[in-house]
Amino acid sequence: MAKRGFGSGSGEQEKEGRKKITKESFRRGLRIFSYVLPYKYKFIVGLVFLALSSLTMMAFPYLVGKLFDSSADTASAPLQNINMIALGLFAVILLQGIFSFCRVYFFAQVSENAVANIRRDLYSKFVQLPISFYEKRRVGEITSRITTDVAQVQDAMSITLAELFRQVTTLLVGVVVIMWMSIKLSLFMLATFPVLVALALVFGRKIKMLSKKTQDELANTNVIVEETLQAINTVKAFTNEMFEVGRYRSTLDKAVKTAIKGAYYRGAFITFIIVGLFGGIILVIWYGATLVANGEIARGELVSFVLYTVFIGASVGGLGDLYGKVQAALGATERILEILQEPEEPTDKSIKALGEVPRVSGDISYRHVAFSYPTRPDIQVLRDISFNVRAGEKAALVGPSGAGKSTIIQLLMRFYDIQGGGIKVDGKDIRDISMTELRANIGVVPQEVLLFGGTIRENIAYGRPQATEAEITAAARKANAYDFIQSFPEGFDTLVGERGIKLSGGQRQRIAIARAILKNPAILILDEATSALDSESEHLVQQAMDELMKGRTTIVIAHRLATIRKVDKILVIENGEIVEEGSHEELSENPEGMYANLLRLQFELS
Ligand SMILES: Nc1ncnc2c1ncn2[C@@H]1O[C@H](COP(=O)(O)OP(=O)(O)OP(=O)(O)O)[C@@H](O)[C@H]1O
Repeated sequence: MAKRGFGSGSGEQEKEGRKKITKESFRRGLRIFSYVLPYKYKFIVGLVFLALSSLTMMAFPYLVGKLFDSSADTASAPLQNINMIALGLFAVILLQGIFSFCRVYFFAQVSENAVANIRRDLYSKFVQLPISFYEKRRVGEITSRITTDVAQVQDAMSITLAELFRQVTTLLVGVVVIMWMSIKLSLFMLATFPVLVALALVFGRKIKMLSKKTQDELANTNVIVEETLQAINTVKAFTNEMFEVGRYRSTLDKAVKTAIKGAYYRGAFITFIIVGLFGGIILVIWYGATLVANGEIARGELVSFVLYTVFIGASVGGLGDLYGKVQAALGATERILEILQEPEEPTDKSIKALGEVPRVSGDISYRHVAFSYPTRPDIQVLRDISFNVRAGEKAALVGPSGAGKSTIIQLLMRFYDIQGGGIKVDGKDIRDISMTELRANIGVVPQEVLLFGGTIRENIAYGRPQATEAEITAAARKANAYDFIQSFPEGFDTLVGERGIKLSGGQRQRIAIARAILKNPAILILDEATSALDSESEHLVQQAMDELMKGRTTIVIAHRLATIRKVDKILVIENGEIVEEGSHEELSENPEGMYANLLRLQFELS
């Protein structure tokens, strides 16, 4: 059902994307031009060419008028004049061509570089924003900042700006020139023609809106087709075939009505253009002709005048369109700047090799930790969590789904800040340790391993990008991954496919283990996969995990209790609290306890 809004919503979205042009929004929009500053000389050269190309174009009507006049002028060596003027016209066009090329070339250099810098800054911002930022927004919305919004800014910097400049120059220079030719005719023209063009513009908008509405309504009819065909069993089971046909017909009827209304306006628009605009030109020519007849202006001047009128009309029309584009660009700019101003996580910006980060010994202690997620502040996810894991010890978190196990781990990595209590590593509050140092000391093997789209080698080396080939191979061996990697024809160069889909679940996990081995962290987090692997793969993964855990403080989020019998300490979590704590033996001896209960449940299930 959610899909139904799809078609009709897009119009709204488009409106939202636009920003009313106020002094304030314009001033803020200009801030994006700080990205142009490093290329300001090229930008200025581009502007000069833009001015030159706009101005040379304005000579065109004038010369055409002169050409026309010289054809009638039989007295003074007419042919020579005609030829000269025609040559002049060619020169104007040639210059216009050259200037336009230079303008496009220089503006492209500026806009491409500036836009790449905006994209780079946005991306760098994205990866440094805290996780909580991503929880408030959808990924699609965020990526559209770096694609659609930036593209709009690029358009504004190159095309829109140039167009705006050209239209305004045409309008101003055009009006001055025609005024100079004949004030009378100019006033007559300005009182009629631009008004007609402006009317055409308003008319055009209305038609655009109607055609958008028709599209949206057609999209609505498609939603019905899609929905019912996907759930055809349900339609048939309820014998609702005719009901759906009726529903489809009524939405189709609506779409047809809107389309016909649109066609009606389109027809009227064409008539208006033919009668109104051309009528306007006829009026100007008529009035101009009477002035020629009275000897107030020359014939050639009338020709120039009519051409200038067409130029001015086109620029008035163009400006209307540009207004919309500037609005859209201001909206996009504002959204980009908003992201660029978001506060980042306080990580260390200098790229350091892992070896340079001080190593912790791995004592972990939670004291009365209380927490709720920033997106749901009213729900207390952790209430009063206190426990210790000494350096080198292994602890397991168990408990029902949603109890808060993953949350406890996320807090250790400072993905979120806690609201009460404190977490210490080596006796030091984690808020006082640099975030980069803290995270560099923690290795994670997640539940669902998502690999990047490159080769197996690149994916393992992600644990420590500076690792040598020999270190990568050794890590793969320790993670029980070497044999299966070698069994592929391309070995370590095998591409894993998008998100690692070309590998099995167990293989992906072993790659993740190799990655963690390479990182060689003091603290290890193992988030056990919920779905069991086949026993062969399970055995290989478990062996690799055991190897990885050696000598590291480890916290396992356990879903299958069989794998954690050997850990030093089991913490049973329920509703954000630790309800039991002890070794497997201790906890299983208490038949009333939650752990024993979970054990029985799993035993019955398996
Ligand atoms: N990012 C989040 N924003 C808001 N609430 C969340 C977020 N992540 C988890 N929660 C909520 O916090 C509670 C604890 O979730 P958590 O993922 O820590 O549970 P868990 O014990 O790890 O569960 P599972 O075993 O199913 O992975 C749940 O009620 C969950 O809905």
